[in-house]
Amino acid sequence: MATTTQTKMQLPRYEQVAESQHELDWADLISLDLSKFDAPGGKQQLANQLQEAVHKVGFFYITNFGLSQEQIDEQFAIGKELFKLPTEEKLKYRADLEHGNYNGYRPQGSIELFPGLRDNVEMYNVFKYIPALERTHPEVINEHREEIEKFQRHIAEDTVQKLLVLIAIILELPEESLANGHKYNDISECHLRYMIYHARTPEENEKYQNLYSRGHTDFGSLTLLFRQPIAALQILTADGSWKWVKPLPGSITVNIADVLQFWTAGYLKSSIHRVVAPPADQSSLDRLGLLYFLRPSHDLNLKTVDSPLLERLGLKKDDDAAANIKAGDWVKARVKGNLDKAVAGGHKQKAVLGGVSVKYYD
Ligand SMILES: O=C(O)CCC(=O)C(=O)O
Ligand SMILES: [Fe+2]
Repeated sequence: MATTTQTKMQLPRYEQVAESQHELDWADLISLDLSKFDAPGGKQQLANQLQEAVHKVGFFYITNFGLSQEQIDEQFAIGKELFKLPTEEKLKYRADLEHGNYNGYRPQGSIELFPGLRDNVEMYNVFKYIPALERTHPEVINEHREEIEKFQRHIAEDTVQKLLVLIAIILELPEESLANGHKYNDISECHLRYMIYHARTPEENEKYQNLYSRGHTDFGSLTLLFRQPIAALQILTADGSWKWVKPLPGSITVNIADVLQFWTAGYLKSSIHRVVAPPADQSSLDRLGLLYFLRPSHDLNLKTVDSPLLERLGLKKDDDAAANIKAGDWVKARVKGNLDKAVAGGHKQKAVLGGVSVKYYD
C-alpha cells in the first residue's frame, strides 16, 4: 500500500512594502525598550517612562520584544496566503458575529460605514489554541499551527505579561495582579488577527470620505499592532486633531483598550483611533495587517481595581456602572454592536451593556 507523506506548503517570503515618502502629521509617541525589563531597576524605569503615555495618549511603541522580523514576516506571509483563498472557502470559517463571537473569518462588507456603504476589510481571527476555543480553520492555518501557536504564546506569555507588570507598577498594585487575569490557558477572547484592507479607487475614496474604518476604541485590555509600513492608522489627540501613527522599524504599536480604562476609572486611556486611505504613494496598495488583541479572562468583571494611585487621585467611585459587567460579555456586546446599521451623520454614542456606552467618531 502506498503511503503519502504530508508536506507543508512553503510560503513565499513576505516582502514589506516601502514606506511612504509623504511627510505626514505624525503623533508623538514614546518607545519602550523591553530589553531593559530584566535589568536592575529596569521595570521601574520603564514604568516611569510609560506613565504619562498610558494616561494621556493611550498609544506607544515597544521594541526588543523578542520576535524577529523574520518570524513576523512569516505571519504576514500566512495572512497573505489566507486572503487569496476563494470567498466560498473562507466563508466556511465565518465567525458567529451575530452572537458576538470573533473566532474565525469576518468577510468584507460586514460593517456599514455610512448608510449604504460597506467596509473594505477582511479579517481572520485565530483564538488561543486551548480546547474550549478550538475551531476548524483553513488548511493554510492548520499547516502553520505550530508557528502560529508559538507566536501567540510569545506575545501572551512574555510580551504582554511584561506590559501588564509595568501597568501594575504605575497603579501601585502587586506586580502580577493584572497579569494573573490574562493567562494563555484561561478562557478569553484573545486572538491573533490577520487583516486586509482592500485598496479603493480615488473615486471610491472620495465617496467614503477617505474612511477605511471609523473612529473607535478597542474592546479588551491591550492591542498590539505589528509594524505596518502602509500609513493609514490615525489617533484622536487631546486637542481634537487626528494624527498619523508612523510605522517605526522594529516596533510594535500598542494601545490601551476599554477594559483597562474601566479597571482604572478612566486613568488609563482607551484612545479613539481610525483607519483612513493611505497617502498617494501607497493608496493603491492592499494593506495587510497583523495584530494581537489581548482580552482579560472572560469571567472577570469591569469593576475599578483597588489602586492606591486611583484612591489618591479620587478616581474610585461608589457608583461603578461597569462593576457587574463581565469582561467577556462586554467584548461580545461590542463585537455584536459593530454590525449595527450606520446612521446618517454618524454614531456619536452607543449603548453597549448594563447602561454603559461608548463614543464613536465616524
Ligand atoms: O489596521 C490598523 O492599523 C488598526 C486596526 C484597528 O484599529 C482594529 O482592528 O481595531
Ligand atoms: Fe482598533
